[in-house]
Amino acid sequence: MIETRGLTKRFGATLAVDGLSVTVRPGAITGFLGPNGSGKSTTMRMIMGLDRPTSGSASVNGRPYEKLRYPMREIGALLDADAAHPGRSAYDHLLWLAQSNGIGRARVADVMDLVGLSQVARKRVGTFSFGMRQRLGIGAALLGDPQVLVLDEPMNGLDAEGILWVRTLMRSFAAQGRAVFVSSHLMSEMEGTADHVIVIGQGRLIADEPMAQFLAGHSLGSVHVRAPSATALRPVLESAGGRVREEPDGSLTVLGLSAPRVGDLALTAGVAVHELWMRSDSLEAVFMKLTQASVQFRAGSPMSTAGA
Ligand SMILES: Nc1ncnc2c1ncn2[C@@H]1O[C@H](COP(=O)(O)OP(=O)(O)OP(=O)(O)O)[C@@H](O)[C@H]1O
Repeated sequence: MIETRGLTKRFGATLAVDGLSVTVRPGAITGFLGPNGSGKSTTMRMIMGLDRPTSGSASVNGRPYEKLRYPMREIGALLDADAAHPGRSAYDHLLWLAQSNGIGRARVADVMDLVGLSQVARKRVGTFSFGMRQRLGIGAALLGDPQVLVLDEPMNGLDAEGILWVRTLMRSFAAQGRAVFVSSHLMSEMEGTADHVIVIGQGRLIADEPMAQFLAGHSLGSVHVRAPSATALRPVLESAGGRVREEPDGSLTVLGLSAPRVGDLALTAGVAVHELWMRSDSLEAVFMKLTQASVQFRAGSPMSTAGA
């Protein structure tokens, strides 16, 4: 379990993390989302004792990171894939970390195997691709077989097989009752993987709730309806206050009316309905809506550049 209480970090004039109080619970994957520069990495670094909070605190299993006797046995983290010395072999990198935490050689070999790097264990890290370094970083996080895993953008640089592997790893960790705290900008990945979501913007908490509740609660939602006489149904829905869009496949997307209301209106109008369901917004749509105000770095429109 990770707990932060009023966690705050200031870098000169920049308030990177602003009074963050959250709990990352065991038995779940907690997705940590926020626009670029919103303070996710800084929060994770403070949890791992790598940045000192300006005020507030972070604890791992009830104690600050510095007070953990063998930290890697309690919490493992991937924060920076380039943390390994380029001149060292992958095996030596993990062995060095293992020895600093009283972990035996057998575990190093097991982890090399687990992250799929056994065949290149003796090669220098400097010759690795970004994805291979990312795998090595995840290996380092797993070394101590910890109860808590902190992963900053773990899918970065991984191929399809690697992404599937990380997803499966996180799920099995959570299923074993461990805590997984993972930051990612891959919204569709997080939507399908995270059980809980913590969203920050400019260092401040925006949302902290189960994924399903987050999607349902912040989603405007729309109703999908397919009817053989869509042209007859459309004015009925519009006169009841619905905003209706006809899709290229002939189905209708309705905003402003619930699915039961659409069904009732169709029945009253004597229009047959073949498909009817409520569609929640995607995590990406909800995330964009909630974080609009706190986005610091916004790209210009490619159209305006082309047209200039
Ligand atoms: N060592 C540092 N010195 C000065 N400013 C820093 C330092 N580390 C982070 N910052 C600033 O703190 C803010 C938060 O940065 P952080 O890297 O935590 O954001 P992030 O949410 O992880 O971003 P991204 O999604 O782009 O990785 C940014 O404004 C960043 O420039």
